[in-house]
Amino acid sequence: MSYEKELKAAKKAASLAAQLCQKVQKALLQSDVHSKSDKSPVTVADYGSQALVSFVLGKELPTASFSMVAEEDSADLRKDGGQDTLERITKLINDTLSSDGSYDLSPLSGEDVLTAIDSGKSEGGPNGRHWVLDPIDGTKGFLRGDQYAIALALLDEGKVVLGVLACPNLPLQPIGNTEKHSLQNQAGCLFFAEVGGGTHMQSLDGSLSTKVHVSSTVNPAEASFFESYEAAHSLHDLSSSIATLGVQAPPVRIDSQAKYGALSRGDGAIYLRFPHKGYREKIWDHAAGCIVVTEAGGVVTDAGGNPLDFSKGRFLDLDTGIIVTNQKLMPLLLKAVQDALSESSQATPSL
Ligand SMILES: Nc1ncnc2c1ncn2[C@@H]1O[C@H](COP(=O)(O)O)[C@@H](O)[C@H]1OP(=O)(O)O
Ligand SMILES: [Mg+2]
Ligand SMILES: [Mg+2]
Ligand SMILES: [Mg+2]
Repeated sequence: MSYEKELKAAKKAASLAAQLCQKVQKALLQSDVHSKSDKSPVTVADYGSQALVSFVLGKELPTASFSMVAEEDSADLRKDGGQDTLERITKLINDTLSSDGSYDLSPLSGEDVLTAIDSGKSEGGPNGRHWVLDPIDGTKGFLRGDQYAIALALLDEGKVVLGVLACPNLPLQPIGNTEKHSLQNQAGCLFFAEVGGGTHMQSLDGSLSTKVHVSSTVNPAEASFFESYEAAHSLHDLSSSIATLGVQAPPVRIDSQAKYGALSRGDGAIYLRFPHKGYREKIWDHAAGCIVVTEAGGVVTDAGGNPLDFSKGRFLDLDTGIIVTNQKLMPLLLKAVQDALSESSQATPSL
């Protein structure tokens, strides 16, 4: 089955959301940032991106059975004091839609925006089609002025069949340890993949796309690896223990699913993610990244070596941690990870 229409709509939605987010990142105001009940940050751009993606998918693919599993909801915006923030979000969306000019419509109201945000409340699951959206993945990176991604995927009968990753601050050239890239004047990257069709990358300003492949290195000594910028998101000590494999380069620490994008084009060969105990991974944090890497020839598993299962609802039900690499390095890496995990659980039984 081809998902051509859906892929075209997803690319348009993610690109417009990236325009909205870049506008906010360039002029971020303290009043744009709020704290959610789990203490994580959320900004007008997270909400604006989610509403815009939902709106564009609805316009491009009119269907009676639209379902989306997305990170944000409108509860805080509906509370007392949320009105100013909602007005700011509504203006951002209307400005983005009117400068794009694709749709002939009257401006959206605050109520339209709340409804669009809440169309992401689906529970997903193994049956039917569900869009999966992280409107800003890596909000902490976004706030620092660093990497973030708009991550949109489609599930069909529990499997990820397409994914789009808009990474507005990721240069088209490879990133590594040595150079510190200026984020100014970069168009950013759009990665997209359809099941069986490979992974492509183009500039977010719409250049021709090129097919990308993961690194083919079989030598761990040559393999550089990615991990979270935030130590609170992934155990840095544990990933450093893969040094037993012979990996020599220091880790490249960047925020968000931009790591999956960079890996899909071979910037590095390994991505390791070991959240602290008790953290439950959400499907929107991995669905788009996972197909972008696997269609580029890579492998994504949990620490038990099992593929990620996106059919279980809003959460991923997995065995401690996520490992991403190429097919040849995976057996070695999996063994090194399992050895490191069992050593650290002997040293600190609470891990
Ligand atoms: N305590 C946490 N542990 C692990 N991941 C987290 C935690 N809090 C938020 N996240 C999510 O981890 C992802 C970013 O991780 P990283 O940049 O380290 O790869 C984001 O999806 C972020 O959510 P969000 O989408 O709200 O930014
Ligand atoms: Mg968040
Ligand atoms: Mg996220
Ligand atoms: Mg997010």
